[in-house]
Amino acid sequence: MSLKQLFRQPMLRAMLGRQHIQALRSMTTQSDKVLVDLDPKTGVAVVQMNRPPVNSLNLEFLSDINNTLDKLHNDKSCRGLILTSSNNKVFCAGLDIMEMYQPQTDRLTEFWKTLQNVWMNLYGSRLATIAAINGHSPAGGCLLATCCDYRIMVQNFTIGLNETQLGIIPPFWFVDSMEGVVGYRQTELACQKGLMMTTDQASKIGLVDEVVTPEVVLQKAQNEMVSWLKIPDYARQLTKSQMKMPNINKLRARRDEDVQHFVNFITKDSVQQALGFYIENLKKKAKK
Ligand SMILES: CCCCC/C=C\C/C=C\C=C\CC(=O)SCCNC(=O)CCNC(=O)[C@H](O)C(C)(C)COP(=O)(O)OP(=O)(O)OC[C@H]1O[C@@H](n2cnc3c(N)ncnc32)[C@H](O)[C@@H]1OP(=O)(O)O
Repeated sequence: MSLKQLFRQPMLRAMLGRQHIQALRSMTTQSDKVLVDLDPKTGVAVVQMNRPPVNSLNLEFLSDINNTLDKLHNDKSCRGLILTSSNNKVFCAGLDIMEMYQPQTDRLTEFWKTLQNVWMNLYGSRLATIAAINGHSPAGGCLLATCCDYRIMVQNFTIGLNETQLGIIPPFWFVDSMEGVVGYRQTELACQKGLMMTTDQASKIGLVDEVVTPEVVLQKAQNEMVSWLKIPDYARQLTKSQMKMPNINKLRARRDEDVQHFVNFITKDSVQQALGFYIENLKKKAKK
């Protein structure tokens, strides 16, 4: 859907109002892939991922997400962030597989470093963060969701760290993010088996906090945010940072090693072959 079409959507207009559409327009001049609407009254920013067709995370999109997070973090009026998608079937399809297939090493390195930055920025955000998961959320999509403080997901979609199904290994910080939400045993099951869970299954293990219908997902996220923002920022932020800093410091200490592992792993012939098959199947499935 084009931006013009998006702005014309009656539901979006009703939800945001004229003033917000204006704000959204001015910020989209910087990136039409990440749409931001910061409500000056509440301090809540709704951030919509908008990279058709499926919000897969390539280098440029990740940079845009990172820049958006930086801007919101530097804006003192901003206290909360709701992360969602402009596609009402796919929250985020995870990493753009094309970044990892037959890659140039320099770009692959930059890609991974940028993903690390997005993770640290969102996972450690000073803002109260809520993922309004309005579509499928595999792998890197699930990672973004687990970076947030709270998850509300629309029924009948799927979510999970499915890397092993692609013949790749979820990096330790993906696993740490998941473990922080659902605990060791459920993470072990989910990650080793590369489980893609339905919304209901994810809710049973605590991977999502609320299951809702598509029409109410954003309103539910706004309502939930109100309760988070009743807590004094400094108390909430310090509590959050106390819990999240050990994982962030773990990645900081091993950043270069992690990039090296990723590049070495992805460029292996066997992994390239597995990715090639996976892409072929995706394309076949998309054509059906
Ligand atoms: C020891 C050291 C170890 C170090 C670490 C090593 C390795 C770690 C490495 C990597 C970690 C990776 C994490 C990831 O995120 S990998 C990506 C995983 N994502 C997926 O598997 C999702 C695949 N997609 C889907 O399942 C469906 O597309 C989806 C359910 C999301 C949506 O379905 P829908 O029916 O709406 O859309 P489609 O018709 O399937 O797709 C449309 C279009 O988009 C293309 N596409 C889909 N997903 C991706 C993607 N992730 N990247 C790039 N392109 C994607 C799809 O091929 C179609 O394209 P086209 O045929 O229309 O051109």
